[in-house]
Amino acid sequence: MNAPLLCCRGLEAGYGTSRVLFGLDFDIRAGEVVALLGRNGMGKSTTIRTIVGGLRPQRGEIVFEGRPIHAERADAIARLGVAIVPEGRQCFPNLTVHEHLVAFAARRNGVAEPWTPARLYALFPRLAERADHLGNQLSGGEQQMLAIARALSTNPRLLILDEATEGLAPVIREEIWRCLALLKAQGQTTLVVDKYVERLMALADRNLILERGRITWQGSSAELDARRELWGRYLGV
Ligand SMILES: Nc1ncnc2c1ncn2[C@@H]1O[C@H](COP(=O)(O)OP(=O)(O)OP(=O)(O)O)[C@@H](O)[C@H]1O
Repeated sequence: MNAPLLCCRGLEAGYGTSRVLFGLDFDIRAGEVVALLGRNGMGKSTTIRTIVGGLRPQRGEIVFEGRPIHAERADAIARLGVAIVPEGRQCFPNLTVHEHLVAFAARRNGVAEPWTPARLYALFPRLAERADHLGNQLSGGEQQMLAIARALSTNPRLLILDEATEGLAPVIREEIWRCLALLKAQGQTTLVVDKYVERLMALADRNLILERGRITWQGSSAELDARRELWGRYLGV
């Protein structure tokens, strides 16, 4: 089997003197969609922040494509091909949709079919209709689509989504799920945090459950579906 794309070993992280992650061990293989689950405050966003270089781990290592990245800065990690769609979208109010899609674009060696604005507009036709609108003229759903499209424009090897469907109308949420399924079919490796467990399970190959900064369970979506007692105990649903 090929080496994992991302490897976390004994990952410990926190804020100041408070520890949040207590030794996480997990891998993400190329082409996999992995869901990170757990109730509020269990450390999902902290895990993501640590992977993308926003928070320096206190212990442990993160290896991306065979290269240790836990001591790298966020911009260096992004250049290696890790893209995040952050909680809260963070679109630029004074850039147009189209400017968002060209300003961050990056070509990567070995990407057979790089994302271009045309391909991104085909994925999100709503963005094509809004190409000349500024970030602050978009609805919440459009901003979320733009945040995903912007991350894709960097042609990431690993795409990370933190609560991408948070606060969106059900019809828009469905559009985001449909797009994530399309990306999966194209082989996009993805790590997803989301509250909609049922929907997430339909997408994910593997699920990790975080409980107070530790992975208490991991398994396939079929296994998680069959273990409903875990839902009440660890997911609060
Ligand atoms: N910037 C910060 N400074 C201090 N403590 C923080 C900070 N961010 C998060 N925490 C704490 O770290 C713990 C884990 O939070 P984290 O946001 O990683 O959880 P989560 O599983 O993503 O939950 P949520 O779904 O609520 O975002 C919580 O106790 C939280 O209060």
